Amino acid sequence: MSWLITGGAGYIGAHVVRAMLAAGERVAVLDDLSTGVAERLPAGVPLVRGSVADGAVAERALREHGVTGVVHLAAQKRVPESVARPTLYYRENVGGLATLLDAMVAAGVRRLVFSSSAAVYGSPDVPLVTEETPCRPINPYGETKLAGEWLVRAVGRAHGVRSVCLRYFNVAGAASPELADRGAANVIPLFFERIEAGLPPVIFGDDYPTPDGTCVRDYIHVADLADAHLAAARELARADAGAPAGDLTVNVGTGVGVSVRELAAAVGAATGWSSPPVVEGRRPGDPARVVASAALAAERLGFTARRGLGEMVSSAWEGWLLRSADPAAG
Ligand SMILES: O=c1ccn([C@@H]2O[C@H](COP(=O)(O)OP(=O)(O)O[C@H]3O[C@H](CO)[C@@H](O)[C@H](O)[C@H]3O)[C@@H](O)[C@H]2O)c(=O)[nH]1
Repeated sequence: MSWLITGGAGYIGAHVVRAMLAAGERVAVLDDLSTGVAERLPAGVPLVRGSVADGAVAERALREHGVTGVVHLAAQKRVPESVARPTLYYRENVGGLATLLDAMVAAGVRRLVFSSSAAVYGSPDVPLVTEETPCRPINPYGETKLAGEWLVRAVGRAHGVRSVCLRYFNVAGAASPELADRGAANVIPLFFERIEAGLPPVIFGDDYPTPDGTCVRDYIHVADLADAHLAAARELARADAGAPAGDLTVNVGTGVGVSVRELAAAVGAATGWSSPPVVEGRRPGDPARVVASAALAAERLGFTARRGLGEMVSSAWEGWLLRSADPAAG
């Protein structure tokens, strides 16, 4: 098998590249380097600099590297930006995917791992989100990921492209400091930013119907998430060898809920910050609880996350310190 990783120079993509190489897969990367960083790629990994929205570039990359499967991560991923610029998100996340799928069909590539998101569920009012939980996205970002899943399945039916859609929950951490997320605006980097400025982390709301009143999420280490892509790629390879073909959509989380207060304590332990967080009002649009059922991923992909919250937070902190020491890199 030879895999093209779109967005392979990004935060998650670079971890997927490493996981696949470590497992002996051949990989090439297609990345326009708009947010990706070429230095994240290990030596020897071919990089095609271009966009998935450029069909000719995508098709050439598939043919030149003898690609037999695609892991598609290249996308826009900022929720607030998607609210402000919906056409950008639909064009890049849905239009770009359509162009890539056309290129795959033209080049005879019929295996796809698609990067989806728990954002497809919106505000699920259930203790554990299963893949049967209704999808009601509450922002354009989540809509484009759900539309992407539909498109992937429709092309699967029309052209025999087999797929696994991975719905990521809250991704955090780094396998090594230089692979840490540089542009994130998620809770962990926001906590680090405050601590670095000598200020306590801010908790958005402690009056939710949860055990300690703060929002509960399912944080998964990015290295575990990368292993889930490898498991999905292997599943597609198996399906091709005669096993039942799966158009499979699975949650990728840990199944463990962590409250913002618990997260703040873990950040305190990793950073040495000891004064208590401050509580402000709720942030609009935040669901009280979003925690994955990890059962289907275990059953169908043999995937279970192994790394804990402490490892996620301490590895993210090491990446943060590296960036702080070298602001030019950030
Ligand atoms: O300074 C902060 C920042 C965040 N939070 C809270 O921390 C939790 C997590 O927030 P955040 O890291 O922004 O993640 P989510 O809002 O859960 O969204 C993430 O997870 C979604 C999928 O599950 C993705 O779609 C989004 O892109 C991704 O940002 C939420 O309850 C926030 O209210 C705080 O209390 N203080």
